[in-house]
Amino acid sequence: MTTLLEVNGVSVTFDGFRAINNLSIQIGEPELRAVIGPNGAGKTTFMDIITGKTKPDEGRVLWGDKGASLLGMSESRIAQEGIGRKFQKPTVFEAQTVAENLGMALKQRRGPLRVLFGRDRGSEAERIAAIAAEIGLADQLTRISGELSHGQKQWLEIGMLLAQDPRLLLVDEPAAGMTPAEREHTTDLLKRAAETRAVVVVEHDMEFVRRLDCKVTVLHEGSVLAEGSLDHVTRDQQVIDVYLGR
Ligand SMILES: Nc1ncnc2c1ncn2[C@@H]1O[C@H](COP(=O)(O)OP(=O)(O)OP(=O)(O)O)[C@@H](O)[C@H]1O
Repeated sequence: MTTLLEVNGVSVTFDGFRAINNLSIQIGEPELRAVIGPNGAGKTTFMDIITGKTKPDEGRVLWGDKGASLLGMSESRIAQEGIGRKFQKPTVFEAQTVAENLGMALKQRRGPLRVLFGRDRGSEAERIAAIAAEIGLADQLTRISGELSHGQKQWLEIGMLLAQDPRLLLVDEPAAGMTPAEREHTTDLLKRAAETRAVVVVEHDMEFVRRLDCKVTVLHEGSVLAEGSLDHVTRDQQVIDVYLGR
């Protein structure tokens, strides 16, 4: 596993309040990583820094094989670099079918070189079918997306992001509002997606995090409080004090 993203000594201050405080995190490629922590720990701001929405006051954010700085890049340039983000609320085009949503996402995929050299050969219909199978919606291609269940909409949106072939996928609270069966499917989907790319999941649901079975980073007051396996971090007394034992 090589390092794909290196956040180093980053701080962000909002109106004098230090929301991110000398934060350092490395994400590998491929890797599945869970980020947990109490409300206000800085999880959303951490993702905002990576996507370029929030620019830090200090520190470095290095990306890719050459360690390019993300800090000088616009949000759209960062997306072009292959960083996709899934917000908590699904934002699929409700009036379009599942296939049409995936087709639109495929048209937005990154750079021509990827097509020439790469992973996404095959006709558009084949690609749509492959992604639909991957997200468990192969039998729903002609459904109007607005009719899907909440969980299915979330999977469709993850599929739309996968269609753009990200190297890093940021996912915000995917389990929220899902049934237990939907959660299980979502864990499988994210684990599979992380076999070939980096996937960072922010999640409060500890059972869901346990099923992801990956390295966990615990944030608190804008810094890393603990990092390692879920068993390791849940045994950490500081983590128990500020997060688990509340
Ligand atoms: N634009 C902003 N202006 C002022 N303060 C902000 C802004 N964005 C975030 N903060 C503050 O920064 C801190 C970190 O917020 P952030 O949303 O990143 O935490 P979080 O870990 O995502 O929390 P939650 O689990 O509740 O979503 C909080 O104290 C929040 O109030």
